[in-house]
Amino acid sequence: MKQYLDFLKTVLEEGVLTEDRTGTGTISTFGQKMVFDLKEGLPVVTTKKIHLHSVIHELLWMFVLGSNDVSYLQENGVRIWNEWTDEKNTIGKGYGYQFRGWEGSNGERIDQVERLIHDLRNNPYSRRHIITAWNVAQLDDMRLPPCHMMTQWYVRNGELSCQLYQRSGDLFLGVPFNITFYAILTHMLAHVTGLGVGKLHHVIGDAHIYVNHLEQVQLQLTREPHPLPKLWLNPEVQHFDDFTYDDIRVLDYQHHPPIKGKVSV
Ligand SMILES: Nc1nc(=O)c2c([nH]1)NC[C@@H]1CN(c3ccc(C(=O)N[C@@H](CCC(=O)O)C(=O)O)cc3)CN21
Ligand SMILES: O=c1ccn([C@H]2C[C@H](O)[C@@H](COP(=O)(O)O)O2)c(=O)[nH]1
Repeated sequence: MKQYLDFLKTVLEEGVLTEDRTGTGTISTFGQKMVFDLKEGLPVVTTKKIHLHSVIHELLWMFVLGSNDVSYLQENGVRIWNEWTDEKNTIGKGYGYQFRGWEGSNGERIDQVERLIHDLRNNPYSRRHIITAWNVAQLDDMRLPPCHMMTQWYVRNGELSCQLYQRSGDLFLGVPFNITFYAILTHMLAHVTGLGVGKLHHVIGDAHIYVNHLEQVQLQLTREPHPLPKLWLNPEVQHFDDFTYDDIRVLDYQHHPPIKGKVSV
């Protein structure tokens, strides 16, 4: 994951120290991009241990179940959304709610994923393959406005590529999750549409390292990255909505020891 380590180095070298909403303080750059060729392996950070169990459950929760109810994550031992729940234990009308049930003007619910799969199959070269969680009219109904807020999908030579726009990226905690999440999602969509995988393009608007993560980031930069793991998807799964945790496995994940860091709320 040289791309990720180079990204960290650029933020350390060029980043500007700024106050931020959480009160912690960050150094940040704007508009940097990483590109991962998904044929070279599954992009997972190897210079610390990534909790893949959490990544896969978060992905199933947002994109397959289309849920905003944090109980699903908690029942599966995933704690990463605990600080952003409302009185109903949901994240409000964020992410899954928009991806799978955007409210239409006549009260109907629009399933963006179903539409995307239909369009990838029937009109693969369309320039309108977009999924977005940035529902301007409902931002106030979300506990946190979506960070990974838009993707565009592109088919060429029988391969599916994804470009992700992330408006805000916590480089030490959130971004490693986001990279692997969208890489696996690209594989899942390619799987059910009979395509191979191309590249993941990851653009980050405000890309920041919280000042209380600087030591952790420096430690990672002293570590030599390991080869990338591979992804196995159950070949029997034919429909996107049938994917379950057991159908998604990351094989041969070699990593350095975990590194802890506090999340800024
Ligand atoms: N400041 C901040 N950074 C984020 O990355 C972030 C937010 N806020 N708010 C909403 C979600 C929640 N996300 C999170 C929250 C916590 C971890 C975290 O603590 N990760 C640890 C433990 C992982 C685990 O136990 O599963 C890690 O070592 O990666 C990661 C992503 C990503 N998002
Ligand atoms: O998937 C995610 C979700 C959140 N983040 C980070 C980015 C920021 O550090 C915070 C959100 O704060 P804002 O003030 O709303 O930008 O969460 C992430 O990296 N990945």
